[in-house]
Amino acid sequence: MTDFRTLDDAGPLQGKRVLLRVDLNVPMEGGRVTDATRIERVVPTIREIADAGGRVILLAHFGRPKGKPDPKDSLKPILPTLSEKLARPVAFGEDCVGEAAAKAVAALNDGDVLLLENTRYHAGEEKNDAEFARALAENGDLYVNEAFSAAHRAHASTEGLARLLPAYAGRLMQAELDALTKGLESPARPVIAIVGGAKVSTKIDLLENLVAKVDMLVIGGGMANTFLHAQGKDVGKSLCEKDLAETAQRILTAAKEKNCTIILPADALVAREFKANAENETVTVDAVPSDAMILDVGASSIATIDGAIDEARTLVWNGPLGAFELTPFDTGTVAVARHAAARTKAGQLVSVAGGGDTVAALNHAGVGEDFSYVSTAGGAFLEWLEGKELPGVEALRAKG
Ligand SMILES: Nc1ncnc2c1ncn2[C@@H]1O[C@H](COP(=O)(O)OP(=O)(O)OP(=O)(O)O)[C@@H](O)[C@H]1O
Ligand SMILES: O=C(O)[C@H](O)COP(=O)(O)O
Repeated sequence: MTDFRTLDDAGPLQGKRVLLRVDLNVPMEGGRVTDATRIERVVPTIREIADAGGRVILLAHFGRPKGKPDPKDSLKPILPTLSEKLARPVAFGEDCVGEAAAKAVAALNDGDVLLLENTRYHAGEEKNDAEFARALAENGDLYVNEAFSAAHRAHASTEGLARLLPAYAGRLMQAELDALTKGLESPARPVIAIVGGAKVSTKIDLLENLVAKVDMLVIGGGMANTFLHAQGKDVGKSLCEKDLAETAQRILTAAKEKNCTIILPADALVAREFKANAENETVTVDAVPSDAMILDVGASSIATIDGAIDEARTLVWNGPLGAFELTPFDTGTVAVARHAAARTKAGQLVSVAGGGDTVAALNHAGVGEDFSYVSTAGGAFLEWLEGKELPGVEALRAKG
């Protein structure tokens, strides 16, 4: 990544206020972090800056609070895990701009670490508003972007800021881009992609480009329901974006044109409640009861996906195949993850997976260490795979 300024180019950091954009959008349950991978992956950079005498000011988003404060999306509950993983105290600022932020920053000594509240509490963040970016910039002498997993968003803290301050790529940003380029620039074929998860509206469009890049595309999780609906199936009360049926049709047509085999679930585990151990049954996707929701792929679908993985030499995966946080709706994701891990360990497959919940799911399946590469990024990883320029990365080029 020679066209980037990195931390190596930042000069002495002693006494400098370093705005470090990280991705702390981690899986949480009951106010506790359930998978700390994204935190662990930025710890070395935070330590490096702090140990060099820099004052580390962490900027991050959490959830999608729609431009105003929402307590359920506060970053405060992440503080104990962040501090524990860093093995040093972390201060907290109740806002990322304005008086609260300025006060918290002014209280820092060299080597201290501060986390500012959710950048998405302000509408200017997602609009990449210049005034909001300037307000963020007021608290820093330089900017380091470590949030590869949010680099597909042209937001004030991921893009605008890089244009206002001397800007550098963090160690994780560098490592992610290097690893993905090395592993997937010219992948061994056939290539299979698995796309699941719940972020249907923000990810469905990118499938149109993806079908031109991969030989097989498994669509699972919440994403599959929109496609099943587009095929005229009743998905009952499942997570489904019915207004995206036309987009789904377009993707199915594009796949045919590009010779990409689409694999949709043929059967599903359905339940009437979204909770662990809810009463459930396996049905074919033609027979989903109208009062039930699809929460996982069924056994026959698992066998089909495993068979497709056996034919592939490269796997890319973002998005769990079911609501893996709730037993037994983790069955499909766990089975397929273990199968892919075994093929990888046997040297038959290069496997690259990414995404906040996807990484948590692999760890839950006990195979987080067995994939060829695990990225912190989900949507950003898929967009990188599509060949798109990522605004957060582009803004760093030749800056400094
Ligand atoms: N059938 C389903 N119904 C409802 N939720 C589902 C279903 N399948 C998967 N999910 C949910 O999808 C969520 C993960 O989706 P998401 O797209 O956020 O993946 P990710 O790996 O976190 O990617 P990113 O990093 O881009 O956010 C999980 O919380 C899981 O419970
Ligand atoms: O979890 C992610 O993929 C990133 O944090 C980006 O989140 P977003 O999809 O809400 O922009």
